[in-house]
Amino acid sequence: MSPSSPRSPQIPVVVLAGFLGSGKTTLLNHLLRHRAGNRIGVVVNDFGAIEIDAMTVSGQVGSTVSLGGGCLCCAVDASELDTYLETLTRPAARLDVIVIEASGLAEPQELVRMILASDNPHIVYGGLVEVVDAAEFEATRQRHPEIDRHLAVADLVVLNKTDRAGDAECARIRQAVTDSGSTAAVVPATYGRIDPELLLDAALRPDGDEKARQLTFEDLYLEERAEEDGHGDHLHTAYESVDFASDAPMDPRRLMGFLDSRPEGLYRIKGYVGFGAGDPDNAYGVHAVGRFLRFTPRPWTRGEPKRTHLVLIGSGIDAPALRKELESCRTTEEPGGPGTGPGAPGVGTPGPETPQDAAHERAMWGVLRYVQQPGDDAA
Ligand SMILES: Nc1nc2c(ncn2[C@@H]2O[C@H](COP(=O)(O)OP(=O)(O)OP(=O)(O)O)[C@@H](O)[C@H]2O)c(=O)[nH]1
Repeated sequence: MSPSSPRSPQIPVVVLAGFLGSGKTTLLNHLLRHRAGNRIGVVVNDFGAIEIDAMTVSGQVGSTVSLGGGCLCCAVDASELDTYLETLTRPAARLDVIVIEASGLAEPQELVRMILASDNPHIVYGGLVEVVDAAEFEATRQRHPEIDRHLAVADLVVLNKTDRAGDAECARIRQAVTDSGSTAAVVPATYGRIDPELLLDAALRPDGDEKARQLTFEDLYLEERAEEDGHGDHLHTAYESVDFASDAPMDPRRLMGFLDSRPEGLYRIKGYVGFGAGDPDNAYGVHAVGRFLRFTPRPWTRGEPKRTHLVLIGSGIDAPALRKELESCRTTEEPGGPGTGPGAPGVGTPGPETPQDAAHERAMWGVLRYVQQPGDDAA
């Protein structure tokens, strides 16, 4: 909403969807950083018991809520969502828009349906934004042709990660969007850096000429009837997740061995890693999408437990075996143990001072190869 627009009595609720790792959280964080005075409420729907996305979304205090522990589209009833929407729509929150970040495995139509069916008088459905990973699109579409259906119902398609895809690839995706019957605007982006107005405009699109692009409850009802096996073809039915948490630091070499040999079906890994003496000062955000891997270090905050939290999502994966492998990547080192003194290796810290520090630093080399370069993910 532009600051001059009259305040709507109903708060638009935008659904932000997109396949695993397409860049939804990145886009959301961009939006929150460039909200130009708008107050944005966020509902994060994560897949897996550890609420990694809730940790990575830098929301405004008191206006971010998280629906952890599963896929919202399969919630038996929508009451949990309704409770959150009730909290976010109370007058004191003074929100201009609410964004629901769907889990990467959610069926966006289901979320839209829930919003349309909500009897909260303070909200209005604000549109569906579908984020697409330009680099992984073809591979994703082969595995999940239902992506076309998501594109078909989107109001805005964000063609993200254009830095990793060529012009020809991007043109093919645009064609796929058109072929899906979608008339949605397609906006290319890197790191989700779209003009926030685009999303807020989508939220505020009046129910007039554009009506044809908006899903109506009836459309959804008819579509549901048409789907013979209801929830059966949801993206995540074939997916499993593994939650891993450890207070003991991870051994950098062993963890890299694990990541380098991760099985094909393990499509997504996200979370934070503590490397103990390897880098006592920083938590390493980890993101793997397909074969792509990246670490993003950030300093531990004061009093924050130096825990490793990971969520692994894949299909055809052997969850107990993966957990066991991760367990064997832990060090026996005490948290806050050796190497925590000055001179311990880390990002942007001085070089090693003792042979032990040097050994820790060498152990981190494999990790540092995947550390994001400054500017890669700038706002
Ligand atoms: N190269 C490149 N990487 C990007 C871009 N946008 C996001 N990423 C990276 O892609 C990874 C996944 O991004 P997220 O924003 O966490 O994706 P997501 O859709 O929220 O992921 P899920 O929660 O698993 O569904 C992160 O490492 C991001 O830094 C981009 O435009 N280019």
